[in-house]
Amino acid sequence: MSQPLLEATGISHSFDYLLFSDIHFSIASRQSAAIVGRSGSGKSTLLHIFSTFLQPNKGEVTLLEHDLYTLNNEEIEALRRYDVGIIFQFHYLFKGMSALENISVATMLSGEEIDNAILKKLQIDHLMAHKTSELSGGEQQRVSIARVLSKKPRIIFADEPTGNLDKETAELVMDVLTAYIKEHEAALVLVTHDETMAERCDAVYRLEEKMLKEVV
Ligand SMILES: Nc1ncnc2c1ncn2[C@@H]1O[C@H](COP(=O)(O)OP(=O)(O)OP(=O)(O)O)[C@@H](O)[C@H]1O
Repeated sequence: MSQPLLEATGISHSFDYLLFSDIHFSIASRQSAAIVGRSGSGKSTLLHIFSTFLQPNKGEVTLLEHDLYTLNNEEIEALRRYDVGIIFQFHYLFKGMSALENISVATMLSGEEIDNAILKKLQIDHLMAHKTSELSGGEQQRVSIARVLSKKPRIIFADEPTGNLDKETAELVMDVLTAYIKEHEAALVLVTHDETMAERCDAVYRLEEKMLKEVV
């Protein structure tokens, strides 16, 4: 098996109370993993820890060969800009700009070209001239996914990316994400409540009783 893109060891974290402890997780290129679990179990918190946004109380995260929480702000910023793709359920598009301008901001920062094939696959290529405020919620969500994929990340963290999409569009988004990681030797870590989406991943983990267990 190739070197993991992400490896987390002995992760524990508390806010007012202990959320989880001694979590171990790794993912290699071309692989997808879903994290499921009850509301409040700590899935999003774990994703934040894996993806540069939250230093855990205990444990180590190696992301793309960097010992994550020893990096300085500039190094973290570079990882986020070039290599790490973050998709949230609620996208953060610039409302006054067109869909194309929104995607161009990301590609300009990362030095990549806009990938028309991704726009076509997400069925938003005909919407590029529209202001994002004129698009439906599902269209805006797909623009935000295109924006993330266009910068060609090596690993994608997605928190409920299909949460507000109809089933057909959700399947389309999963098709695009799973094809992307195979084509670009990337990896996908997905947090979801949707068992159907979780089952489309190579591995499924459940966060419960403060532990992360692979679901057989
Ligand atoms: N920054 C924070 N400060 C204090 N408590 C927090 C913070 N972030 C999350 N929590 C608490 O940690 C717990 C886990 O939250 P988290 O969002 O990780 O759960 P989740 O499993 O993703 O939930 P859901 O499925 O509802 O999105 C919750 O009780 C939440 O209130």
